[in-house]
Amino acid sequence: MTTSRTLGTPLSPSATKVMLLGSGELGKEVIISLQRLGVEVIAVDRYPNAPGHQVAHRAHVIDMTDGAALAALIELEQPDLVVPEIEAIATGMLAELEAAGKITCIPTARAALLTMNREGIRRLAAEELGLATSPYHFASSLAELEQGCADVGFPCVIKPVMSSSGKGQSKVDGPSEVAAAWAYAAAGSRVDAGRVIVEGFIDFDYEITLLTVRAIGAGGQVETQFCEPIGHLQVHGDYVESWQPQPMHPAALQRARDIAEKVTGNLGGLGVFGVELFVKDDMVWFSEVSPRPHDTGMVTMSTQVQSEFEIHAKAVLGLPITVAMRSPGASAVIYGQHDAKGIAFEGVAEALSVPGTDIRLFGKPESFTRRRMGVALATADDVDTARTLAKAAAAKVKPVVPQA
Ligand SMILES: Nc1ncnc2c1ncn2[C@@H]1O[C@H](COP(=O)(O)OP(=O)(O)OP(=O)(O)O)[C@@H](O)[C@H]1O
Ligand SMILES: NCC(=O)N[C@@H]1O[C@H](COP(=O)([O-])[O-])[C@@H](O)[C@H]1O
Ligand SMILES: [Mg+2]
Repeated sequence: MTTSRTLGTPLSPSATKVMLLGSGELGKEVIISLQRLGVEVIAVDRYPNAPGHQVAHRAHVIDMTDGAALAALIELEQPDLVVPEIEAIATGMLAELEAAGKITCIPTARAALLTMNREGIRRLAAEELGLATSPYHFASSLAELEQGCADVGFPCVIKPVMSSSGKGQSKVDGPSEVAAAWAYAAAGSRVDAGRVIVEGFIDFDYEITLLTVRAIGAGGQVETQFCEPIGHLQVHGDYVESWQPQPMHPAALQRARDIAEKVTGNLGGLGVFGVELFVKDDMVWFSEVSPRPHDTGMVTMSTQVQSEFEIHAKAVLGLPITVAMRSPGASAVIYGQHDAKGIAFEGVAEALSVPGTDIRLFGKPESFTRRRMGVALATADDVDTARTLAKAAAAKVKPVVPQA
């Protein structure tokens, strides 16, 4: 039914049913967009009351890395589309179910499988598609890692093969730091695969996410469209600020689009992809790709006519989309700042008094010091002003622990 344009009535036999695997802040917004089209949404995550659970028709809590549990839930719910929202899922089971004709996975089960593990997507990009990437090695022991670091040279970046948002990632400046990075990667992996990647450090001028959309066009065929590039700033491998559009040398922009088209064309299917690229002058390196909306793309909630979430929802249903911009803008992350359940947010009115801003609070039941709990958005005539406004608004929101 991927390309069907017929939508049903939720909670009735005609319902168009979509299951989100992962229901964090990104899934929550996709769900809201699906809800607006009268789609019946089933939200799944590893813990209760995840952001997307709170806006779906039904919520389930399972270990999504458990293939049998995942298959049983899919059998129970019979979704028309299965939409992975995080990396840590039993993607091998999704591939089996897709091969058996039992599910349609977004964009494809192969895309989810390859991008779940850095080894899959990196070998595809560098070794099969011939794209420029940082030099890299994979290692399954400290000794292999030490050899890999020596090969790619220092500084280098060490990451678990299965992780996201910078978890378990460290920059290493010399051989004496490698053992600590190995231990940190083992502790920070979302799924401990006991394997890491070491990448040579790319001294880029700036980095972008190129949101790339595969959607059915007017002629009934899949067409690839590119949103304006999103610039972003990362701290400890996690995004803290993003803005759109990022000005680019025309040759670099063309290279970026060529890379994005090659990768997303190979992965196939329908929907939004976040293609992460490093840029220096007119050189462009492929870093990785999310076959789903991207955290840095939250800025599109203020900058684009349709956010990346609305685009994803429409594209996967086989509907036409637009990548048009409305205004330059920026986003700034609001971290939890406390390790506590049920925190509260002061300063929301002050934040919203900053001109041109808006905020999203995700409603995560538990806060951690560096857990992303919300985001401030801003629009302005230029990106620099928008960044200043978004940061000012984010800084006014004060997470607090309510007294019992
Ligand atoms: N080889 C590299 N050279 C320079 N900087 C790097 C390199 N690898 C990663 N980084 C920096 O760390 C950030 C996070 O890396 P990466 O995207 O691989 O991690 P991640 O855990 O998958 O994060 P996310 O899930 O947010 O995409 C990059 O956006 C970049 O700023
Ligand atoms: N870079 C990937 C990314 O931003 N993923 C987003 O973060 C959520 C997990 O947040 P949590 O770790 O706070 O539960 C995921 O569910 C997704 O929405
Ligand atoms: Mg990344």
